[in-house]
Amino acid sequence: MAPTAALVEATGLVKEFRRPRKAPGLAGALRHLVTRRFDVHRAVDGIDLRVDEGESVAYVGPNGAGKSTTVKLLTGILVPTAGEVRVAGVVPHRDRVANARNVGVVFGQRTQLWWDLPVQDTFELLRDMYRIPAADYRRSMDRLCEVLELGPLLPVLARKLSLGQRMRADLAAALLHEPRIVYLDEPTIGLDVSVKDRVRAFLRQLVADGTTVLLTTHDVGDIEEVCRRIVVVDEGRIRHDGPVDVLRDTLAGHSTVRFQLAAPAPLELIRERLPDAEVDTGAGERDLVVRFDRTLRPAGAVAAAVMALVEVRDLRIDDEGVADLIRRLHERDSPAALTGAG
Ligand SMILES: Nc1ncnc2c1ncn2[C@@H]1O[C@H](COP(=O)(O)OP(=O)(O)OP(=O)(O)O)[C@@H](O)[C@H]1O
Repeated sequence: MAPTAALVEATGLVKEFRRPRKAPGLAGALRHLVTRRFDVHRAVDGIDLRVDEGESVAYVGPNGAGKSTTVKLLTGILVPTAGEVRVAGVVPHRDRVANARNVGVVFGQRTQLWWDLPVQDTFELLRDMYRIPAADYRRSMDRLCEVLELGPLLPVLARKLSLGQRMRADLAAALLHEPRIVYLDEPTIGLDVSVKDRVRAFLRQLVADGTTVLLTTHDVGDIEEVCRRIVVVDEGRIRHDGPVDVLRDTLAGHSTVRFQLAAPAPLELIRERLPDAEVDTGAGERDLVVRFDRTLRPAGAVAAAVMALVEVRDLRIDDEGVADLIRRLHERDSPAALTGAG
């Protein structure tokens, strides 16, 4: 097999921010004006990351873990404090223009569309900015319009678009210049289920067509459906790096049903009925928590099994999110396995 080319290569990447240290109140603010003191915060703390051409990588972690900072280092918006980074052979912060040709960026909570212009005008501005030749622009537009069904959106002012329409237009804006790698930050946040499905299907196709994807998300469904590899970052360090498939079997795809019962939970009977589920009491003996693999049985079957044994007053179904996934990885991985990628 031909060796795959590294598209992203980061070694020992560090980014520190200086944060002003101020005592509270006016006196503190005044003192800070005279004697400025700062704390140094390491947002990225020695990251080694290699992403090969064509990979689809979920880059996940709790809030403040350093995900956006890493992406900003990869786009060249930030200069690393230490370490090295290359994207498609380019050092991003040294040559942001060359780097921009290779990368596309989509932020679910922000837009790169010109707010007061029709969508079409944003695309033409981007065409000129990236100097996309006319024939390439037409080909790219035709493809994106077809798969993202953009035709009816082209004459619409960006600010008039719904969230789902805006996301489709933003995806097109990031991909018009056919970048080799695209960074997506929460691309499905706030979208309703059917639009989410469309966006995920589009991203899967993008990966199938050879574009490399680095996806930041808090939605396990995005990871399961789009990515083949998951990198978990916490406190600026990589805590886990491996195939999504392995997690799918062992960790993800679980739901929890929380019941409020009319009587104490008959735990043994419920465990007999649901042998592959984790069954336990919650805060009190009339609270029951059943965690199960939703690929094995739907939540309705779990609820029915419990209702057949005990009177149920109330129930709530929670699908697990990335936060649960990370917590379980922490629990599962030994301290030795937490020292680096692998
Ligand atoms: N410009 C900045 N100046 C000072 N501190 C910063 C700056 N940017 C980020 N930080 C800090 O660095 C840490 C990592 O932030 P970052 O935005 O990379 O996290 P994140 O993993 O993307 O989080 P989220 O999921 O909330 O977006 C946080 O503690 C944040 O407060």
